[in-house]
Amino acid sequence: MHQIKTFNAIAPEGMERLEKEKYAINESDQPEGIILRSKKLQETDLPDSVLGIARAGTGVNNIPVDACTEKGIVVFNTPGANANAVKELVLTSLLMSVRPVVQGINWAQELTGPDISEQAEAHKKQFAGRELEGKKLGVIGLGSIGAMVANDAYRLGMEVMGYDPYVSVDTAWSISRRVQRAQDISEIFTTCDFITVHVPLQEKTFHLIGQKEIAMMKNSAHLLNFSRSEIVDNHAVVEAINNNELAGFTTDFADEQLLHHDHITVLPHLGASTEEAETNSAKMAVRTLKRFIETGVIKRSVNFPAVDMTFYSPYRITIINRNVPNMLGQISAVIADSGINIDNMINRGRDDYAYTLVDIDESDENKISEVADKLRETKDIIRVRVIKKEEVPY
Ligand SMILES: NC(=O)c1ccc[n+]([C@@H]2O[C@H](COP(=O)([O-])OP(=O)(O)OC[C@H]3O[C@@H](n4cnc5c(N)ncnc54)[C@H](O)[C@@H]3O)[C@@H](O)[C@H]2O)c1
Ligand SMILES: O=C(O)CC[C@@H](O)C(=O)O
Repeated sequence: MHQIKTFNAIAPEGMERLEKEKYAINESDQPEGIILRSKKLQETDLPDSVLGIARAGTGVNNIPVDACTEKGIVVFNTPGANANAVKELVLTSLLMSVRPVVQGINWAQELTGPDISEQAEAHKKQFAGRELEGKKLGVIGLGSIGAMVANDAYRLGMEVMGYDPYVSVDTAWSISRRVQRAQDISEIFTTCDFITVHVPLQEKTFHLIGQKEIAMMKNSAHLLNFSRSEIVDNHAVVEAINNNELAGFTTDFADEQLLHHDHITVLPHLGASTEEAETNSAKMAVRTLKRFIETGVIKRSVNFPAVDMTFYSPYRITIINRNVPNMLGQISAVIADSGINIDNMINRGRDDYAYTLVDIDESDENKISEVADKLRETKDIIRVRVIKKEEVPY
């Protein structure tokens, strides 16, 4: 029985893919797999039993990824699974930043008397807004979300400029050629009417938008943050808005200093909170973790290379090791010295670590267990796992 621990509510459409005969959910403190959303995982949540962690979502800043890598724990995410949900909320927020719709709705609810319709017509002027068409949107980070926002904002009639020095080839192909590319991030700050940020939280993106960047923006600009709170310096935003140096701010991340301010809209991390996004993310997270547990195949990991090989042999050995010379030679030698024949083998490195799958033509479990122990004793090998091929291939 494979033990899985979940943190946060994971959509049932995903969890039900873990067959009851094979998977026990939240029944052990020694799980092989963890599935979570925004729970901030501590190193103490990671007993030695944990092989893989699947984040049903994109950002992995709530997971101690470096510590996981050191321990040989593979961390997965679900790129793109919730991108459409975030895009729709960003577009909603853009529209709400120019049209005081919520204020109008709330005002209308308070109307009383026999002439409600006349009162509405007489006072609606106070809720007049502006249009997005023809205004310029800057999109920082052209990944799954940023690319969709850029394309759809262009379709709404906006002029769009994007900035992403690391844009992937796949995403670059999906972006309309009408989206202008900024060579320098300052082009976005100095020329755009609306600026939306869609980058991961990392050391180098902490306060990517701070006092200096806000000072470059038009006084009439509106800033949106649906990435992570720490990417924008909220204190600098409040100061700028109070000094009429920035017109407005919409954020998906609650922070006390942002509350009760006429020009600041705070949402309670709703970007990915649609039925569709939660289902897509849960299904993708479960599929990825299940495949890894049952076959050792790695897809969509943020800390280990993608490694795939069809599982034909009776047993598979998976090895996580430091990416140093002659590891493959040592692994092959340990297996050959035990008199085990290798059917198939694949190895991929990523930065300081590498991952190897070795399919063996052997069914003697004692012999396999001995060779796995010898591999574990080998310098620079971090983790060794033996997987028996299931009757029905994955
Ligand atoms: N509000 C929510 O509910 C919600 C939901 C999903 C994702 N997110 C956040 O949004 C982020 C982006 O999500 P995504 O699915 O588009 O991820 P993604 O990985 O597809 O795209 C991120 C993009 O940012 C770019 N990038 C990285 N550093 C950059 C920098 N310094 N300047 C410009 N571009 C940079 C990368 O090249 C990549 O193209 C996530 O990391 C997560 O933190 C929030
Ligand atoms: O699980 C959520 O609701 C948010 C997920 C989102 O922040 C992400 O990074 O994908």
